[in-house]
Amino acid sequence: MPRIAYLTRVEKFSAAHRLHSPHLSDAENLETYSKCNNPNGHGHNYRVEVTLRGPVSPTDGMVLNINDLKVYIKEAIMDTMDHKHLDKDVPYFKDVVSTTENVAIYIWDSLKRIMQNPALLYEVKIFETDKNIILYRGEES
Ligand SMILES: Nc1nc2c(c(=O)[nH]1)N=C([C@H](O)[C@H](O)COP(=O)(O)OP(=O)(O)OP(=O)(O)O)CN2
Ligand SMILES: [Zn+2]
Repeated sequence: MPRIAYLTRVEKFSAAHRLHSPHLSDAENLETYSKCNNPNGHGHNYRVEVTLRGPVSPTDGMVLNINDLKVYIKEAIMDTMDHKHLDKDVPYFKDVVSTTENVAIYIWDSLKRIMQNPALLYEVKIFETDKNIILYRGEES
């Protein structure tokens, strides 16, 4: 019986954003997001941890070759978000507020689309700052 292992790859990207919901008035946006609603925006150095869960192949000894995971992360995260303004440069965030929760969901959905075996994806964890951390495992209520 193959053993189950968890494989995590860490990547960092820098991006600007502004918290502003199309579902709220300007006054409600300011009330809700305060300084993070500033029209000039602000930036973060995001740290992302992508974790896969799966059987360790008895043949090659891997859950997935990390070289393949690097390619997925480059395509899903780095090429689309690094050194970008999330709200202006990433079409997904035109109508979706760029909270870290939604950034995690965006990364999750992008990886699921790209990966050859999407069932391996277990968790996306984002450190927006050292103190603000979001974890998404694809769950729906
Ligand atoms: N649930 C969420 N709440 C908030 C988010 C978010 O993504 N999800 N984001 C923000 C702001 O964008 C911003 O990230 C907050 O930054 P800041 O308050 O400066 O960060 P810290 O908490 O690390 O800094 P302190 O100096 O300790 O306040 C707001 N809310
Ligand atoms: Zn922010």
